[in-house]
Amino acid sequence: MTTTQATTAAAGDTARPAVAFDQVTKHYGDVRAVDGLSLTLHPGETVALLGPNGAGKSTTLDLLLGLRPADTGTVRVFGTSPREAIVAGRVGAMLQSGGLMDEVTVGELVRLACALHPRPHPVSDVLARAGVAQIADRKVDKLSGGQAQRVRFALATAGDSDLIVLDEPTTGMDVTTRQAFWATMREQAEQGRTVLFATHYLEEADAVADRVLVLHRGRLLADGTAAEIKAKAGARRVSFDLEGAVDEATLRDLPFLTSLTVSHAGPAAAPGHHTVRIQSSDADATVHALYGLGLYPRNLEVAGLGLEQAFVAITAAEEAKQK
Ligand SMILES: Nc1ncnc2c1ncn2[C@@H]1O[C@H](COP(=O)(O)OP(=O)(O)OP(=O)(O)O)[C@@H](O)[C@H]1O
Repeated sequence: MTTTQATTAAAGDTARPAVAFDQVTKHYGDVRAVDGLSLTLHPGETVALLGPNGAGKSTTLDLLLGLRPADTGTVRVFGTSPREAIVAGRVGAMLQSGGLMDEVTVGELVRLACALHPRPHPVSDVLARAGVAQIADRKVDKLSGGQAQRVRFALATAGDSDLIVLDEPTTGMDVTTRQAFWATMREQAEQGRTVLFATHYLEEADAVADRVLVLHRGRLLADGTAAEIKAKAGARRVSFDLEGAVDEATLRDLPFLTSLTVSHAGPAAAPGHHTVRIQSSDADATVHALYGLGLYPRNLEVAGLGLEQAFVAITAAEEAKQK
């Protein structure tokens, strides 16, 4: 049984979805935290779950881990219930808070996690991979926030799980730890594991995920590669310099403009030098109109939105629609 599972994990188990949500709804009293959510994650994918505060990310992960029952709809993990998948050791999870026992050392906790996993990794490997070998003798309640996150990561990777679920995993980690963390996660993905992580760090999603899900009020607002999400936002960034008097009201009337900032360059710059940054839903038309005003933009640059700006644009558009 163990051998079969290990072989299946290595082969990626491509026939069956790693995760399948079908019309899942979850309420807390009057609050609809997850609203008819359907999604499928495929084995081997690294997926980022994005969404504003309260969008339902943690609830979605709780449902996926069987920590809360769905009100309606079904959640399947490798074709079984979340509980069965967890009991079989197919899922490793790193949740936002809690989960660490006080009064035990890091080493004891990791040893316990390894002992409980049906397909454990050697304890020393788990400690080393998570960068906590040097603090193995330290009591868990004496850890800094970043160290506690590393220990949670060690617990999530204590065994050979096929799906790793991470809720805001790098919160509290310093830059070096964060980079090491994602390098390790990439290795996990390269070995065929499915990785699902919720984050507010959009640059991480852009750099790490091969698929991005944007949740909003418990619904899936966007689902695609980071490039597709950026394209979906439609808008582009236009920046240029202007010399002389600048009438902001005239610029604000440019067609397809969605945002405008005009900054006056530092004291070293020539008087009357302005840098203009625009977001436009039709950059070609906006730039055409700019020339039509008789203005002469210098250093003109037109670029796509970053994932963060795309995320803000998509969620703001949805908020406006719902008002
Ligand atoms: N235990 C609970 N009891 C009542 N309401 C809850 C509970 N947990 C979450 N909620 C509500 O459900 C909604 C979704 O919350 P959830 O924590 O899933 O969002 P999130 O996207 O993870 O948010 P954040 O980015 O702030 O962590 C929110 O409106 C939240 O207030």
